[in-house]
Amino acid sequence: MAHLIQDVRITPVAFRDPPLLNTVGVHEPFALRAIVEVVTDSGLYGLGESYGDAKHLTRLRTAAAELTGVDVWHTQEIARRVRGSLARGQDSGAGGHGMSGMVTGSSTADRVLSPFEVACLDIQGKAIGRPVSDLLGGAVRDRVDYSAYLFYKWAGHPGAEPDEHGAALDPDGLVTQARRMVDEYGFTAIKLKGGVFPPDEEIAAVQALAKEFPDHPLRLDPNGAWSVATSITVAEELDGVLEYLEDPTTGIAGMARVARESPMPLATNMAVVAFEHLRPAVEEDAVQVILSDHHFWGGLRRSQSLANTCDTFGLSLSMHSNSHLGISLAAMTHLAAATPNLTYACDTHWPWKAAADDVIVPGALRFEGGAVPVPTGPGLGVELDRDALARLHEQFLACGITERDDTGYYRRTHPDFDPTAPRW
Ligand SMILES: O=C([O-])[C@@H](O)[C@@H](O)[C@H](O)[C@@H](O)C(=O)[O-]
Ligand SMILES: [Mg+2]
Repeated sequence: MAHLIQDVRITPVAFRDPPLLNTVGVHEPFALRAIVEVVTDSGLYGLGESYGDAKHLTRLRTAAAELTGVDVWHTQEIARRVRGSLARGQDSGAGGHGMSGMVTGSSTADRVLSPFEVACLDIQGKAIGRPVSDLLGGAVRDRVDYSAYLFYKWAGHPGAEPDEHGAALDPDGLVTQARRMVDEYGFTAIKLKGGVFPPDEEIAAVQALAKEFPDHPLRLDPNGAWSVATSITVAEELDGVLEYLEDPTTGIAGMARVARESPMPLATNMAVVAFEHLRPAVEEDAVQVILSDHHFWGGLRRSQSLANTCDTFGLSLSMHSNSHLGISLAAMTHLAAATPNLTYACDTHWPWKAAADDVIVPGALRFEGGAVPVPTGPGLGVELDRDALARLHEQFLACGITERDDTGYYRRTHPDFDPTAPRW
């Protein structure tokens, strides 16, 4: 039976975010997302979640206007219409990628397509009474491991009271943060967002974490903040301590130079972010682990194409995250469950979000032993909480943020801050 798209609603929302530091600045008090609802003539609805930056919202709305009448089973046609909408708008593809000042060359069309594809898969699953993981080939694991994602952070936003997480500006602060996160969620792997302090301080922090958590695989990700020479020095210092080093420097050529000397695998969600980057990365042996992310790789099925390509060329697979809500966590979990070679614990910003700040009906997703059990109900297995959606939309309108701008926010208190890479 056909399920024809009758309506597509796009609702920007904002949720509270702590002052998490990264190499381009600090998170603002609110993170933005776009909630996509696809409604069919058969009375079903499907959900997608994406970036909430103004340019991206415009692209989502332009594409959404072209999807009426398409059968949700025809995701190729949806992809064709999304590409057409961008081409007709003569969109340069610049901006709106929700990653602040991070280098990104991901495909605009894939970023726009992703939430519509996820929403269509949600509807397909609901139509036949099967979980999205079944549409992706079936879950090969019934729970998906995530890592504890540590950030250096201020005690609170400037001018506000300290938040419940407290400050983390040195090794002791990070060990305390990790202990709380591991105790609360049961995580069995730990990632530190670096690129904030000089490399020696971050090496000391990783060593402190290794001492406190000897059985937890560790990762460090400075988002390309280091030169090739600095990257090699850090890699040598952390030999035997890190399971992988993520984006020490920028670009495929730079990563290739580091990879030749690095004792541990290099991972990336910055140098290889679109299909066109795979060939040069493989030819130069620049990276050993790709962090997939369905939000910019074009949805769940294109992420599985990425997984197959990685398998073919002997690359390993992990998963990247930005600040996100429950629809994304559900989609990430179905994808990871149905991707056999996604064997690393996935990233998630989830612990940084207040439990009350979400658009899904509570209870569908939970962490047990650092993992999320894969939802088994039809579709994504999560339902929209319309009151919560309205509340987070009001928050979006009131917060005054329309583009993620970690650098601009940091400069309010540190006017001379220069995030140009390499910083060290
Ligand atoms: O949330 C952040 O500040 C992260 O730095 C994020 O923007 C990155 O995209 C990401 O987590 C990463 O792994 O590079
Ligand atoms: Mg990264």
